[in-house]
Amino acid sequence: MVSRNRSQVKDHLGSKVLNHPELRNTKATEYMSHEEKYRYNLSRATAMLKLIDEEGMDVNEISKVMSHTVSGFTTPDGNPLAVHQVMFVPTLMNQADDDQVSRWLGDVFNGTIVGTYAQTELSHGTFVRGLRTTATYDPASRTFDLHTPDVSAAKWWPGGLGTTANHAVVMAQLYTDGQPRGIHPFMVAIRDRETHRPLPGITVGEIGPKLGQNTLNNGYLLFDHVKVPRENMLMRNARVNEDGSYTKPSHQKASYGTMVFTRVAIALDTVDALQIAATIAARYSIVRRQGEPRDDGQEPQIIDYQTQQLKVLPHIAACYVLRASTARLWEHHTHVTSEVRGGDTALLPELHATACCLKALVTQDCSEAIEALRLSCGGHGYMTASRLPALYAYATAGATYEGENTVLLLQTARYLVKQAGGSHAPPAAGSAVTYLSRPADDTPFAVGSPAAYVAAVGRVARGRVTEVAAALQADRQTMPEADAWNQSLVQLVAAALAHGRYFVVREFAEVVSQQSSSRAIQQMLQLLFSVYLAHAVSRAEGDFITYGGLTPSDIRLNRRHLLRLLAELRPHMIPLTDAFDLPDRLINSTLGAWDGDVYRRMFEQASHSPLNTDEVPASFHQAMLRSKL
Ligand SMILES: CCCCCCCCCCCCCCC/C=C/C(=O)SCCNC(=O)CCNC(=O)[C@H](O)C(C)(C)COP(=O)(O)OP(=O)(O)OC[C@H]1O[C@@H](n2cnc3c(N)ncnc32)[C@H](O)[C@@H]1OP(=O)(O)O
Ligand SMILES: Cc1cc2nc3c(=O)[nH]c(=O)nc-3n(C[C@H](O)[C@H](O)[C@H](O)COP(=O)(O)OP(=O)(O)OC[C@H]3O[C@@H](n4cnc5c(N)ncnc54)[C@H](O)[C@@H]3O)c2cc1C
Repeated sequence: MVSRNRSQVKDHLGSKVLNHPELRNTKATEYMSHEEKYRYNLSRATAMLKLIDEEGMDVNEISKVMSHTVSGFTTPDGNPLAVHQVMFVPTLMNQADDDQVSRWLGDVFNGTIVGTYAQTELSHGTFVRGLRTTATYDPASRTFDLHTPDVSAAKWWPGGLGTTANHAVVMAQLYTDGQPRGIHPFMVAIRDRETHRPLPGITVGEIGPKLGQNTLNNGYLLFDHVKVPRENMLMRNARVNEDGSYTKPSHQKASYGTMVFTRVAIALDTVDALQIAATIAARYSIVRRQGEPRDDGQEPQIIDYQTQQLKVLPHIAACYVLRASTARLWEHHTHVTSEVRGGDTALLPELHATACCLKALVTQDCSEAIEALRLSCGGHGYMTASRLPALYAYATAGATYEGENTVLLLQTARYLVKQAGGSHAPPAAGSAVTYLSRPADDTPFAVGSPAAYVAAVGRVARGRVTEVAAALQADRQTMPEADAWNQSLVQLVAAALAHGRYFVVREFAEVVSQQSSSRAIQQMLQLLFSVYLAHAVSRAEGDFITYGGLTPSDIRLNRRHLLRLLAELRPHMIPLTDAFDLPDRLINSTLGAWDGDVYRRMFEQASHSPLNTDEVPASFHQAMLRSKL
């Protein structure tokens, strides 16, 4: 099938999903039991999987229909097949060799094999090298013995593992010839394909309720000396031969490839959640009137309060800016992956550093923004039916899974300090870190000039990175490496975030400069960019004085400038959120529907409460009698 890019597929596939016979009729799930919710979300997830198969979708198309915009409609409580689709299948495609791909992929695509990605254990998530599930090769039987040494090494968290998957890619410590060889992926059958009962030696189940996404179906898994054929180690990178001899991968972290992909997907996808939240808050802020009536006799729309503008509008600008950089990262990942498959891993270190940094920056910004947008809707934002709590629960999970954000930022910082110290291979042309080896951009700061802001953001990144690199270097002379590193952790994280911010604003500067189809669009993009930049400065004023070359007077001017820009943006707020092109059924919020009929919708949703079915619910009398009141 011809590959179509993300924006081109939106309408075509969006309407296919919305009008699909098994998906178009939705039910409210708030009052369902855990089991009923799972059944509802699983049957819809299965229909989606069939649709993906029938349409022969490519990865860009799948990314669209699996995006939070669409999956909030298909699987509102979490997709029990998300990890199958987003991690299990890509792991097979990229880490299985050609024979293995042809052996398994037919069954994966016809739905006979449903998988998960089982890496995290009860006692180890972050420190992957510390995982304790073992896979010990026995040349006599040509099998691996998969074993969980004790309960703390139980796999814990994998999505879909609870009750859905019958296979798992298990990340385990490989032993051959009595030698530890590090973490490698193994394809393991965990449930019978016919009966779905756990196979011998396997203990598996669901881990229990969470802050959100309760039908992701996260599970636990233990192995009691389970025998797995040699051919089930994924062998595109490292190999174990029949006699037990071991061939190393071309890159030491080749087996971490799925994590890089998923970080890129999460960064892209969390912006979808922010777009939905921003649309809800924008629409509600127009409809909601409260306060002393003005000259026209009407109470003011809450968006006309300056404080409300600050709560809502910068996040609309962020949707545009973060969408551009995450989309670029997605394209870059596709390019680097094809290079890596061809044996060239030169671009991998920087891709890893950028994916870590953007996943962390975007999930942090988006979860903070969604919480601010929820608060901007006052009491009604606290209601489940506003959809804002679920959007927050989704975005904040992204700050933890696929690499806890602090830990990922430290990976980026490690790359940056090496670049700043010249101890890494020099960056390739077009690299995002060349600024570290060049003199600082001394464009003077001027309020109102986006180029001057971008230069200042660059000086902050450069200043943060070079300062912490120097501190680390000095500490290394006087203390062990681990202590020196620990001594600088907070500054390293700040440096990585500053680098991420610079990456994001440079990407958007390019988008603005390349936009040539319409003068009006370019002006609007410039306004959005100015809001984003002024807001970025206002959130980190200390950094901009310390490293960015701004004076206290610049800071004061920027504060006023930001508020003026917000007033300028305010009339465009609704068109800018309408442009996200989100139909009401995808937004699914009492507060965020297109017609603004908020109060009627709130009453309508209250009518679904089971406690309103009878005037006096039977449970009231039962509880009162039991407590003898
Ligand atoms: C088709 C689908 C489309 C989808 C569309 C959108 C839908 C999106 C929906 C999203 C739903 C997603 C559901 C998600 C479910 C969640 C799943 C999970 O959470 S799976 C588990 C994830 N776990 C982690 O991420 C663990 C985090 N920890 C690590 O990754 C590692 O432990 C570490 C990187 C922190 C450290 O690794 P370690 O081996 O200890 O390495 P060092 O720190 O010593 O570094 C050595 C060297 O290696 C380099 N390195 C590290 N990682 C990589 C990598 N991945 N790639 C390349 N290089 C790497 C590191 O930089 C060092 O380099 P050096 O040159 O030596 O400095
Ligand atoms: C909803 C959800 C779905 C998930 N799905 C899957 C899945 O499908 N498959 C799977 O394998 N896993 C999955 N996970 C697990 C997830 O990947 C881990 O929880 C995540 O990687 C964080 O690891 P951790 O829990 O060990 O956190 P910890 O590392 O224990 O983090 C706790 C604190 O310690 C700090 N910390 C830890 N190490 C360092 C360090 N070196 N330097 C500084 N600070 C440090 C962290 O910053 C954090 O503040 C899922 C998790 C969630 C929440």
